[in-house]
Amino acid sequence: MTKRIVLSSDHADIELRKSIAAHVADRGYEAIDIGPMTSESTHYPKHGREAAEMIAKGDADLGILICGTGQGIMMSANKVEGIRCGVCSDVFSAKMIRAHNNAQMLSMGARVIGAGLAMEIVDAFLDTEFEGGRHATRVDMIEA
Ligand SMILES: O=C(CO)[C@H](O)[C@H](O)COP(=O)(O)O
Repeated sequence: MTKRIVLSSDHADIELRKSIAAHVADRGYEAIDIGPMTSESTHYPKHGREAAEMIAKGDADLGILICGTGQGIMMSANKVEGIRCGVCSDVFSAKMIRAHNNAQMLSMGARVIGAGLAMEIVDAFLDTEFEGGRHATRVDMIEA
């Protein structure tokens, strides 16, 4: 089945989010871009929660979030039960949040990294599978 990727952001860079959504769709995923669609100032907790809840409800498989630093929207997503979201500014961390932490969500800071690196980080996140084993024990501990 085609993996569904939910994308959301605040006003920090909606164009980056739209570019990532197009990139994800080009790669054959179903991109579910839940906005916002204008650059009017908004509140990242709402957008992080909305995207995370879609995953928690089974309406999306993975998620990508953008705010200025990636931090606030990540914190908001992680308040939703069962959601594991990490902020990444490098490719290695993007691989590891999938391989070791089984994160369903990636967050990035549009005021921290450029669009080129953001796309590489997205690819690393999407291309890496959870390794399970000892890491599953630890992820279970987070959930407990
Ligand atoms: O990075 C963020 C949260 O972690 C926000 O994007 C940032 O705080 C928004 O700031 P402003 O309202 O000044 O554009």
